[in-house]
Parts: sequence; C-alpha cells; structure tokens
Amino acid sequence: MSFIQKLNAAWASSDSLLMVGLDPDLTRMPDELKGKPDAIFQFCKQVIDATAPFVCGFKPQIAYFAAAGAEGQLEDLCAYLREQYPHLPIVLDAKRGDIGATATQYAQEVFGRYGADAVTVSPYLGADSVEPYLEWEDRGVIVLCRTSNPGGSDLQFLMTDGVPLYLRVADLVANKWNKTGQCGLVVGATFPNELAAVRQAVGDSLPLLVPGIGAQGGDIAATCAAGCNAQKTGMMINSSRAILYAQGAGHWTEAAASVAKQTRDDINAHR
Ligand SMILES: O=c1ccn([C@@H]2O[C@H](COP(=O)(O)O)[C@@H](O)[C@H]2O)c(=O)[nH]1
Repeated sequence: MSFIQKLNAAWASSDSLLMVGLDPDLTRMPDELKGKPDAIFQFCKQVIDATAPFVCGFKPQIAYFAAAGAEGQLEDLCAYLREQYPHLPIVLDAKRGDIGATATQYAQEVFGRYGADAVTVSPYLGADSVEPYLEWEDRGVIVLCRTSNPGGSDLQFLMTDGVPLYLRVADLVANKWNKTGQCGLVVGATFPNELAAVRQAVGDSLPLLVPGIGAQGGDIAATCAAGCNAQKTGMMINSSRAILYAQGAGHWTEAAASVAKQTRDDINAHR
C-alpha cells in the first residue's frame, strides 16, 4: 500500500486528522524510565499504545533519537509500529536536503533502514535533491513550504516576481515534482492565512503536514478552516510536546491519551 493510500485509509478508519509527534527528550522522561538503556523506545512505545486509537499516524522526529545515540531504538520503534499498527503511516521528520548522491543515501536511511512511509525534506537544493526520494515510488515525500517557526518568514516570504517563495514551493511540488502522486507539503498551523493560500493553490488532493498546534499555540479552529480539503480531510495535524508531556491525574500515559483524545475531538468539531 502506498503512503497516500495508507493515509486516506487511516483518516477514514480513525476518524482523526491528529498525528502524534514522537520527540523523546531524555531530560523529560518519566521517573520510572529514567536511566533505562531503552528508555526512549519504552517511552515512545507507551505513548503509541496509549494514543493510537485517536490518531491518523505518528511522526518520529529523528533529531531526538540521533542526539541520544538512539538510532537503534528508532529502528525498533518503526518495526514495532509496522507490526502492531500497520494501518497507521510513519512520517519520519528528518528535513533532509543535499545533493543527489547524498540524498540517495538519506533515502535509503529513511525508507530502507527505518521503513518509514514518508519523510520530510527541504526544497532548498531543488529538484535533483528530491529525486532520489521519489525513486521510492510508493513512499511519501513531504516538502517544507511555510514552516511553523517565526524565522521561516526570513526566506519563505521573500517575493519572487510578485509571488512569495513558499507559494512557489507549493506550485513546484504540486505541479512538477509530484510525479509519483505521493508528495505533500509542510505548512505550520501558526500561519493560518498562508495555510489557506497553500490549500487554495494546490487543490484538494495534496496532503499537508501541519505542525504548530499545542506547544506552539496554533489555533485548531483556524487550522481546520484554512487547511481542510472538500472531503474534510487533507491534513496531518501534528502535536508533540503537548501530548508527550501532558500533566494530569493518574499515570502519565493516561494524561497523554486524554490530551490526544481531546485534541482529536477539537479537530473533529471544527472540520
Ligand atoms: O515547520 C515545522 C516543521 C516541523 N516541525 C516539527 O513538528 C514538531 C512540533 O512539535 P511540538 O512539540 O508540537 O511543537 C517538532 O518535531 C518539530 O521539529 C515544526 O514544529 N514546524
């Protein structure tokens, strides 16, 4: 099953546009896991098991695993997801961008080594830097367009012949790079006007990965109004820290599940 087929099926079966981000910060581990050699795997596995009923997929952020020397635990986690939750896509947030020869190795890493369904990449090096990922024809390639951080405006809002750069990227991806039909775009929930402009520019079929609700303060109602397609889907709305490190009575996994369910319900109330 291709990434897009899997994502469409997950949107329907889970009745959710929520994607839970797996950003395991060693300084924020629950006491019961502190000091354990596989703490990162155990933490993420318990988050996955607690929140899976409420999500359309999971987005591991590779930096948190690499910084801790925990690539092996990321391999184990992706294998666990593929085995236990084969209906939920794995979007590996790696934001890769390099010349073609090196990109070939990165593509092997994300799709071959980790077995991800999709990867995030930077458009900055242009078409030949993205081509090696597209050779994996059934996998998703999600290109940074209008990122959620304030500094993204430094380049992404630059005008190019009267068109802001982020809309050039949206047009390039939708109309030139998307040869496999498996491409998507990253657009932050913190920029709802630009999210609406991207949705209008690319039409209904391109999926948008939308980080920025939760810890970054993006508004769920505005995000749904701006980014949903005509089918009331079209987005993977990511939340990481607000779910991973949720506070509440009971076990920490119950707090994570409760915030994930509430976030899923908030999204559904507005789409
Ligand atoms: O524009 C972008 C692209 C990626 N991210 C990533 O999403 C999560 C957000 O985490 P929160 O804790 O929900 O803020 C994180 O992995 C980022 O690297 C993004 O925030 N913005």
